[in-house]
Amino acid sequence: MAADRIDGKAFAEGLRTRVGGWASDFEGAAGRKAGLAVVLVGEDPASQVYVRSKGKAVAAANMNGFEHHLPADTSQEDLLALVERLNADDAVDGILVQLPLPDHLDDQAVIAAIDPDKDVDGFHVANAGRLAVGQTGFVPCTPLGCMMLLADRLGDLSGLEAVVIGRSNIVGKPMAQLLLDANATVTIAHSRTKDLPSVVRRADIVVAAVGRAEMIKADWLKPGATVIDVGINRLPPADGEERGRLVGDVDYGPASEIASAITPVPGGVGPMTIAVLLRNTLVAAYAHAGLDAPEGL
Ligand SMILES: Nc1nc(=O)c2c([nH]1)NC[C@@H]1CN(c3ccc(C(=O)N[C@@H](CCC(=O)O)C(=O)O)cc3)C=[N+]21
Repeated sequence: MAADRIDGKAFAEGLRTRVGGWASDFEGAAGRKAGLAVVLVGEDPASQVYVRSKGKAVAAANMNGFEHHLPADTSQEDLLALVERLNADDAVDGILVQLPLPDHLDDQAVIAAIDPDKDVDGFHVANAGRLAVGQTGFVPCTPLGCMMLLADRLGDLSGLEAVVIGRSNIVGKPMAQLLLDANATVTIAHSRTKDLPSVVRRADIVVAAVGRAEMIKADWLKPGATVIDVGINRLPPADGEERGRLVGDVDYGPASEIASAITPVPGGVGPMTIAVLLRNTLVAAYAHAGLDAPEGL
């Protein structure tokens, strides 16, 4: 039987609408809009498209977006100076520096300069540490979005076997911690894992975050598994195509014959990332203004 398609796009739209309502309440209570600063260095076209779509989402959710577009040859010093200015700016609740940065810039040093209480990406070591020890902090948007989809689909995850494929600081590691906090039994697999198919085959929940197009095959899945596909890979253009198709890390068609539920690409995890970014920004705004965040945000 074909798997249910987990509609991340629809879930994200619902979340964005709820956040937009709370953002209006925030404006009434705080006398200003919540604000997200987005910093983009360089001209990478994909990043530009992505930053523009964030800007639109922010405005649609009744928040302010402050875009800072710096030239590709910006110095580390100038970028750090901008981050310091945004840290000190009371109109700015959240700061996102679009990654990856050009090669001459140090991603880690720039992230370290962001005020952890404005780090709505959840990339600062203070927030990674808070997540690791179970304190309240900002959780990276993509894994938090994946957890929302899993909770919506499965409810209680206690005792379920989860396999996360990929160990990045941005997705794999925080994803594993969130699953552990939800009482799943968690395995983190990666490129050096021995016999990856047999590890994946024990999973009730598979989270694929390796960045390799269609690498995870249908016959690796336990029948009935729930599959969350974080990968966004563009295939080379086929004959007559202008651009290649977007595909995930999971071989979707065949996998959807074995899984009980699976996220598509596009329209799965990607839209959740942006919706959670708005949510994290509003959480930051309430804290910054010294106001209690609404229940459910
Ligand atoms: N500091 C920082 N934080 C980020 O969160 C961050 C970043 N840097 N750098 C780039 C990546 C990429 N990323 C995406 C988010 C949503 C979609 C998304 O909505 N994708 C659509 C498809 C869009 C399309 O058609 O191209 C979907 O999956 O349905 C994609 C990519 C966030 N990133």
